Amino acid sequence: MSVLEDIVAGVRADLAEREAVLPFDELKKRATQAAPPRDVLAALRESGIGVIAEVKRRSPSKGDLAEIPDPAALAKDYADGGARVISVLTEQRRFGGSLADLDAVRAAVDIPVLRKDFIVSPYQVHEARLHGADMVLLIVAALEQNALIALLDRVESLGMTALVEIHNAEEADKALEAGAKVIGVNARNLHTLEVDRDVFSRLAPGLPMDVFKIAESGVRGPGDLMSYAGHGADAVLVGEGLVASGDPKGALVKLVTAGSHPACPRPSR
Ligand SMILES: O=C(O)c1ccccc1NCC(=O)[C@H](O)[C@H](O)COP(=O)(O)O
Repeated sequence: MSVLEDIVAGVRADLAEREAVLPFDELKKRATQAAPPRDVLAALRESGIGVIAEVKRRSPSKGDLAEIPDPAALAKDYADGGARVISVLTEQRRFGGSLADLDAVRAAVDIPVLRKDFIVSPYQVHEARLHGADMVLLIVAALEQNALIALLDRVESLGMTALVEIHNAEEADKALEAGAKVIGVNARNLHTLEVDRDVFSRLAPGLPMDVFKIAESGVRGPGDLMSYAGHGADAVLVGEGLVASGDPKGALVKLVTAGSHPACPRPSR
């Protein structure tokens, strides 16, 4: 069993427990009462290379990264530091995240919030909406094509934006066939945990100009952001490079400054 398969097995078990407490029909009803989602693409399309800043306590690849006792305070620092979107890992077993983290971040900032989890069920999409998410991650490697299409349609039917994540050319084709408008190219192989920063440069040329391209993982500093931008990234998603830096806001400001610098390559549209 790969790392991703092990994570998804745990997600499904935890999901079943939550659904036993809050049935799907009641969840859907409650989610309709949430404040409407924000326009994520409008936020991401501001000038320069945007930074999506992640709340990430630990991970399968690196173990413990940061305690993050107050995710709201971190989110405020991220927003003040110029993040375009806050990514909140809500998977508990391997990342130490929770829906409570999502609630705290939602209450703390006005910028868009991404629910970063291993979404395999419509239930999780409505959960994201109920807890204030504006964007939801859909990992192609974790989904059969029909499920990807159905979940993408459901995310958009609720007014949210789907971040469809790929790691190879086959998954790029699946994302495009499903109608993805925002594609994240993850440098990290979720089965082996290997990080290859060249994956983005290999896959980006095959993605249409009108697809918003996000480079995910492996951003250690401004140099990596500039490199991703040079290969066509519209934005980057950063976790470890911020939370494990000792100064997440300071590390973010360096990235945001680099992304807005005139010398930073701009995607040609
Ligand atoms: O980060 C991991 O070890 C990991 C393992 C298995 C599945 C997903 C994983 N991470 C989720 C992400 O994709 C990253 O949190 C995100 O792209 C930020 O990456 P980084 O800046 O390298 O922390």
